[in-house]
Amino acid sequence: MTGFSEQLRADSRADWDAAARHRFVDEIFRGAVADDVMRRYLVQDYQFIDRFVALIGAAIATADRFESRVRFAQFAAMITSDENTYFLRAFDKLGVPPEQRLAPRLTAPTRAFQDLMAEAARAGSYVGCLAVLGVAEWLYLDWADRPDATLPDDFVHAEWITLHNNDGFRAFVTWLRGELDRAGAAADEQSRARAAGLFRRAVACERDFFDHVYDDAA
Ligand SMILES: Cc1ncc(CN)c(N)n1
Repeated sequence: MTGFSEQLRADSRADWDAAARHRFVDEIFRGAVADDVMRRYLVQDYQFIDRFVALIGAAIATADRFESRVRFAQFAAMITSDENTYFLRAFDKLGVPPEQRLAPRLTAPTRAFQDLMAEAARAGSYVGCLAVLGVAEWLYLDWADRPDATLPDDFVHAEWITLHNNDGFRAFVTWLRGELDRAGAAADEQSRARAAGLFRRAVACERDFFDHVYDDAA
């Protein structure tokens, strides 16, 4: 029988594939994302990450067992250390000023994504938190996982790929999908339907997020 995670992805196939095969993905593997596009992407993504860590906190609070809380706490530690320092080094390299790092003007897709994560956190449902976290990490593994690809020279491009295709990340996404399958199977119909809605909206947000960094650039 197909698990909940696979069913949800199948329901969002068009947006999922558009995001996972986005122009940004093709360009980052070629080391060809223009600096102004990369700057716009990372500045907005840093604001995404802020709410994303808060959503991990909600998953820790709503999880139904200690081992799940431990796994999420370890993942939050990685984001707030290795991934955070990547952003800071990339901002230095790209010349991003302090106000753009801390309080940039949010674009509509960033705000929509933040609102979705806040909504999932507030609802206090573990399966709902998993739906949004699952999209964010599974979709990123999907685009980044090209074992035969040569990495670009610039660390700003290369590390954004390796943060999302290393063995630890792959194992975490496998676990996260299993967790979504498990919580989905245990949930009542109403919670499953709410989680499905969050998943669908999160996939659409991922697509819009990639699209919008090219809005002023094309
Ligand atoms: C928009 C977005 N989605 C997902 C990820 C992967 N953590 C991210 N950094 N940014």
